[in-house]
Amino acid sequence: MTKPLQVEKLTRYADAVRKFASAAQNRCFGCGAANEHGLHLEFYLTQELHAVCETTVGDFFEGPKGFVHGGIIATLLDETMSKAVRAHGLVAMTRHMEVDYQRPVPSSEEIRLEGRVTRNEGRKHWTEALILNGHGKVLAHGKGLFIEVKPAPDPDPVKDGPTPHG
Ligand SMILES: CCCCCCCCCCCCCC(=O)SCCNC(=O)CCNC(=O)[C@H](O)C(C)(C)COP(=O)(O)OP(=O)(O)OC[C@H]1O[C@@H](n2cnc3c(N)ncnc32)[C@H](O)[C@@H]1OP(=O)(O)O
Repeated sequence: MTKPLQVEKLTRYADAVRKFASAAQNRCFGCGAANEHGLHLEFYLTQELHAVCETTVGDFFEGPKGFVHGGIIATLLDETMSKAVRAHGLVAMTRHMEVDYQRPVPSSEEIRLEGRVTRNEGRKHWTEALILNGHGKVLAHGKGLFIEVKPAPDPDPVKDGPTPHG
């Protein structure tokens, strides 16, 4: 099991993290500002090239009352792993992913997303992501396999945007 990153509140690490760029017309359900129905996730990149996001998911996306729908939880993990891959200047799509739903994820409360690349082999990039509550407890854990696809964008995820869809 992956341990949470030893990074505290992003605001306390302003010098150590960089924000992913995102174009105004980005309609990605996870990170696009132009998608009025989306999650509007804003990701940061740590010095270790881990993707981190602090967010609150509204009750619009609930499954059980008070808790985030399982499909949205998978989306959060997928998006986080995708950003971790992008942090390495790679453009890749999810080929396989799995989710451990360890505890319910509360809606309308701040949660933290953390993702990292764990292994690379040619076009194949294995990833992990966590969802943590405000006390640092792991609520969900995802693993993914991402496959590089073309066309590749400019390789700087901060300056030139997180993905071609952005
Ligand atoms: C349309 C273009 C859009 C571009 C923009 C993208 C922006 C990104 C946006 C991100 C948004 C957020 C993220 C999203 O939500 S992305 C949206 C969700 N994902 C998709 O829609 C992807 C759909 N799938 C595909 O398009 C293709 O399958 C891709 C392109 C991914 C790969 O098809 P391709 O035909 O090229 O490759 P392959 O199938 O031969 O497999 C490749 C290798 O992988 C190995 N393998 C397979 N499964 C497993 C497994 N379970 N365990 C271990 N290994 C496994 C396999 O043996 C092979 O190995 P090798 O023989 O090479 O050694």
